[in-house]
Amino acid sequence: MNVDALADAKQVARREALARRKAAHSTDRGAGAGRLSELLAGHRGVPLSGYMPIRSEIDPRPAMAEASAYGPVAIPVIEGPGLPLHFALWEPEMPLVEGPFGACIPAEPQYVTPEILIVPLVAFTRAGARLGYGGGFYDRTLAKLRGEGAVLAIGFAYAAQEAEALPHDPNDQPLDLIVTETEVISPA
Ligand SMILES: Nc1nc2c(c(=O)[nH]1)N(C=O)[C@@H](CNc1ccc(C(=O)N[C@@H](CCC(=O)O)C(=O)O)cc1)CN2
Ligand SMILES: Nc1ncnc2c1ncn2[C@@H]1O[C@H](COP(=O)(O)OP(=O)(O)OP(=O)(O)O)[C@@H](O)[C@H]1O
Repeated sequence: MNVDALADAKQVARREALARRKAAHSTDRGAGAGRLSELLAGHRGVPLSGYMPIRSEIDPRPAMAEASAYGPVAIPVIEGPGLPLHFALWEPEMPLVEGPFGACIPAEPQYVTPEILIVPLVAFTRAGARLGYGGGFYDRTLAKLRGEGAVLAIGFAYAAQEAEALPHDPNDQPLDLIVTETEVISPA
């Protein structure tokens, strides 16, 4: 597939998955964060990044709050287009300001390097493929962190965001695990 056709295929997959995510969000009872907490309990004290949910993203904050009692928890900060994300320490109830694209960031960021990343997404496959909003931010960030040491990338999503297959390119970074409100998926 050429570059334009690939970008178009990603846009179509995004649009379809976002419609399913919105429907799942409207009936969400919070079961996903409980499952995420159980998984994270096996990694206590390891520096972790979560995210501040935007739009209809599944909310990881209850699991982040629990993890913050045992070790550092951070949230992503965009440094600029084409750059990897940085991660700033987060605690429940801390003062936040609105960052680029509407995701909140700490008012006074203190940067850390996470070893476990809870990764927001638009669509995923059981094989560990991920589609985001199209900025390439997590792809660049995971490529950099994986070049520096061991990282665990945990996709967090509604089960309805699963796709049979997704258009992919060489820059796409795979997920090591996927947690949904119904299961934990370990890509083969
Ligand atoms: N909660 C949350 N925080 C996050 C992310 C995320 O996906 N979720 N990010 C993960 O990277 C970064 C924000 N990245 C984003 C990049 C693009 C768009 C966005 O809205 N893009 C446009 C169109 C993009 C395109 O050209 O296709 C859009 O969707 O309308 C949103 C967030 C950092 N923080
Ligand atoms: N490691 C990288 N180096 C350079 N460019 C990259 C890298 N990773 C991704 N890109 C570029 O970023 C752009 C967006 O990528 P893609 O559509 O896969 O983003 P996404 O995974 O949906 O978004 P995000 O990771 O921000 O949630 C593409 O043009 C892609 O080639």
